[in-house]
Order: sequence, then C-alpha cells, then structure tokens
Amino acid sequence: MDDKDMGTDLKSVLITEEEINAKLAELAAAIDEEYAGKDLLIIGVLKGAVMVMADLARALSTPVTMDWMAVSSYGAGTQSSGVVRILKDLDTDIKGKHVLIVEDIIDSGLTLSWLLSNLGSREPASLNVCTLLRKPEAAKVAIDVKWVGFDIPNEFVVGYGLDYAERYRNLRFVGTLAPHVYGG
Ligand SMILES: O=P(O)(O)OC[C@H]1O[C@H](OP(=O)(O)OP(=O)(O)O)[C@H](O)[C@@H]1O
Ligand SMILES: Nc1nc2[nH]cnc2c(=O)[nH]1
Ligand SMILES: [Mg+2]
Repeated sequence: MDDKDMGTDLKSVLITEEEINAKLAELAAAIDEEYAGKDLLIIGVLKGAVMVMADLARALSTPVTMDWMAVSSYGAGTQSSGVVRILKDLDTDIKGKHVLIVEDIIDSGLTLSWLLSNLGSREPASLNVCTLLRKPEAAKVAIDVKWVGFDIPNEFVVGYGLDYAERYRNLRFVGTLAPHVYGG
C-alpha cells in the first residue's frame, strides 16, 4: 500500500516512505561506525519492529545476526495496560555479545525500560537501542536511547509496522488515524 491508498481511515501522512528510507540510511551509517569490526546482534521487538528491522538491516554494511522477542504491554486499543510479559523469548544467548534493540516506537517507555533491564541482566558485552519513532512521554522516563529516527507529537500513529487493532502495519508510510476509526 502507499499513500494513494490512504482511504478514509487515515487523517494524514506524518512521515513519508522517502523520509523513512533517508532516515534509516542515516541511522545505519551511525550504527556502522559504532560497531565497526565488531559482531552485532540486532533484536527486533515483534511485531511492530518488523519493517524497521528488515529495512535497517539491509541499510547496514556491518554483518549482523538477528533475533526476535515478543513482549506485550498494550491491549487491542490505544491505551497501555501497564503490564509487560514475554510472549516469545530470544532463541540465542546474548552473554558477551554486542546487542542492539530495534524498536518502531517508544511511547510511555514502559516496554523498553523493561526490556533493557531484562536483557541487561543477561550480561551482553554492550546494549544499545535504536528506535524509528519516539513520542514526548518517553522523555519523562530515564532510558538511554542512542539512536532515534523521528521525535513525533503525542498522536496515535499507524503504518510501517505500527498497528491499530492489528491493521495498517503494511502501510509504507507512518500516518495518523481519522477519529472515526477509534470512535473519536
Ligand atoms: O513505550 P511503550 O508505551 O511501551 O510503547 C511502545 C511499544 O508499543 C508497541 O508495541 P505493542 O506492545 O503494541 O505490540 P506490537 O509491536 O505487536 O504492535 C510498539 O511496537 C512498542 O513496542
Ligand atoms: N500503533 C501504535 N502503537 C503504539 N504504541 C505506543 N504508541 C503507539 C502509537 O502511536 N501507535
Ligand atoms: Mg512493539
């Protein structure tokens, strides 16, 4: 799908496909520089980070291995449930490895702060975070995010991996939802 297929469910395009690609190239260059000569394991947080993982991994020159973790902190709507649980753990032991967590979005920061403490306790050689999007709420939580693509306003966004009730993940851009979709 592209922005010609916005239909009536989307209010606006916040970040275009071209802007996403340019930003990922920028982030990849910085990540390549940081991990030059090192083995890097990138960990995607399912399901939202699937698109960022796929495109960021291909933008990198550094050889990487990939693993996935699924955690849950949200219900089917737009509100945080406040509870994080592991739905799928890593397949690999990260002890002694250089690890980069890849996220689509940091909102309350709850998912990430929990992940950082969980993965940190497994004794990786290093642990960093790259997120495509960050909302203002995240600034209130003391989490160290090394690479951020875009700081965005406090609106519910969909597309490029991000869903509303599991829909819209396959949009090539990031957009905001029309209020009628979520009963607003
Ligand atoms: O900073 P927070 O307030 O914790 O929110 C961010 C998290 O919420 C979303 O995932 P979600 O749990 O909705 O699952 P999904 O990735 O499968 O869509 C998003 O992909 C982040 O992982
Ligand atoms: N789809 C989506 N998931 C989120 N999780 C936390 N914030 C958001 C958001 O704005 N959109
Ligand atoms: Mg997610």
